[in-house]
Amino acid sequence: MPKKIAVLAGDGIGPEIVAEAIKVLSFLNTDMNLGLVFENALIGGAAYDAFGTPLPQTTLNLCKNADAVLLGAVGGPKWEPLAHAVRPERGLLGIRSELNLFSNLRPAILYPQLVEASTLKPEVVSGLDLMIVRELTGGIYFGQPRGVHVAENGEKVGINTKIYSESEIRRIAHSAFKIAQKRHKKLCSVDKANVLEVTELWRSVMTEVGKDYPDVQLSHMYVDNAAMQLVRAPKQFDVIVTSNMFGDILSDIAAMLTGSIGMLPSASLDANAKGMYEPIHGSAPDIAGQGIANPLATILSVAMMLRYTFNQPDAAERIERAVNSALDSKVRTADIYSEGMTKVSTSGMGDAVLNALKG
Ligand SMILES: NC(=O)C1=CN([C@@H]2O[C@H](COP(=O)(O)OP(=O)(O)OC[C@H]3O[C@@H](n4cnc5c(N)ncnc54)[C@H](O)[C@@H]3O)[C@@H](O)[C@H]2O)C=CC1
Ligand SMILES: CC(C)CC(=O)C(=O)O
Ligand SMILES: [Mg+2]
Repeated sequence: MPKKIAVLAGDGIGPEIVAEAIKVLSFLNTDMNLGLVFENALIGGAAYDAFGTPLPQTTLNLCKNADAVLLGAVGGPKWEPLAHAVRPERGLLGIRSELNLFSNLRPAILYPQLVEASTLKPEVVSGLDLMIVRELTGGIYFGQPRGVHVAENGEKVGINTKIYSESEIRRIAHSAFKIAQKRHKKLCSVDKANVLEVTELWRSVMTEVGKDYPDVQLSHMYVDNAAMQLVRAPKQFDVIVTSNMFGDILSDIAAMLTGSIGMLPSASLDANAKGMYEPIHGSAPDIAGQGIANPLATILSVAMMLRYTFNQPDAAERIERAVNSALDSKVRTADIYSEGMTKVSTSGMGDAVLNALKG
């Protein structure tokens, strides 16, 4: 029985980086007889332009019937004037929610070859390997009420609502504790419980769930301190679990520890490890169409897909080793370039990974 992958390239650099990931995955598919089939669909601004909606029903149906989804990125200045309800980003939030992908894993690993590419000192970042577990289908990106309305005094008022139920917190807590158990058994829950009641609840549920995992050392940290600590001494963390928006922001910070946001993959999983896989970055309109984007985050997202959804750890490791070999061969896209390296295009980096796989 073939396994179907829905491929949603999206906007901006999305099609450029997804093409490289598919190039790598197609080779492995044949080489290892993985039985994968691919089907493309539109999402985001590209879908809005074609159908007037960022998440067409056909795309949603394809994703619901697929075994996994590979996504590039959505959004761009062209669609910024649109009403929020039809903005490309709403298509992405919609698919995450419709597929119940509540557990977003964002590993931040510094490849030793890229120590020079990080803006932080080598002694601060060398050996970095942390996992951010971000709650993905609740919190302020989804809470009601939301919007901008005119108050009685005629002034405009903007509102978004951060809301979490106990069950939403409990299920992401279990995901995070289970991941911590397989790593160094250290979990830091990040909140703003000193100010926000919703995260006071978050903290108390995390503590309660922690009793089921006595082998995991649970700590709590306020998000402002966590942002600072990630830059000051990131290796103190093993696994971080946090809410939707805090995880969004903290993972961009963590990305820079690894040299570039173009290095961080992600897996967004439902309760059965069915998932969507995407780089953590956006559509990078400032470099779109130039063939210079780093495809490694997307290629590494495919490795996560093989590991988490298709239970093919050998295939996943082959990709990860090939990325390592490509970096050993000193090829670099512009974002991770440093002196003495060979600058390559998006497809040049994809080719380097492919050649390493073949070799
Ligand atoms: N998952 C998604 O689809 C996301 C979509 N967005 C959307 O993307 C658009 C641009 O957002 P920004 O805030 O500029 O964030 P961004 O992540 O697209 O770009 C931030 C900076 O990182 C660089 N960058 C990102 N990915 C790169 C890669 N693979 N290789 C080299 N450099 C890379 C960009 O050139 C830019 O300078 C917006 O419309 C935003 O809403 C933003 C984040 C995530
Ligand atoms: C639409 C945004 C929430 C996407 C984003 O920034 C992310 O998931 O990292
Ligand atoms: Mg983000």
